[in-house]
Amino acid sequence: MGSVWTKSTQDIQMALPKVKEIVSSHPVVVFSKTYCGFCKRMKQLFSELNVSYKLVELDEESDGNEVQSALAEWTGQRTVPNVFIGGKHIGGSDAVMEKHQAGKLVPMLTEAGAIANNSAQL
Ligand SMILES: N[C@@H](CCC(=O)N[C@@H](CS)C(=O)NCC(=O)O)C(=O)O
Repeated sequence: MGSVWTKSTQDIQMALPKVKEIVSSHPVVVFSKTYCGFCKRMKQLFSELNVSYKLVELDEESDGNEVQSALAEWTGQRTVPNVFIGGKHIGGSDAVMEKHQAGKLVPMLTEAGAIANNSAQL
């Protein structure tokens, strides 16, 4: 029997392909936690922009801790929200808001096929 640490490392290595599969099969993915205020703001923004996105609430997944560690290993970011657009890692709410304020978010979302039309003004 391996140690707790060995098992944990193996679980993270198993979570990584799963995370990559989720990211590559959806135009937009938000890894989130239900109680996280930054995540709530992100979900609210995407809802206002009529974005179709895949939401993964890490605190509701049995392997949420492993997925979070796999994300940290892959992207260097452990915090939520952790946002991907068009398979590309964007970052957390600060990074997304920065893109939005620069007028770059809606075009990115549209190009990724996550917004049906360009009418969103927010
Ligand atoms: N400034 C960060 C804020 C993100 C943040 O601090 N998230 C908290 C939850 S509200 C977090 O992930 N804490 C570590 C954890 O929950 O494991 C961003 O741009 O996304």
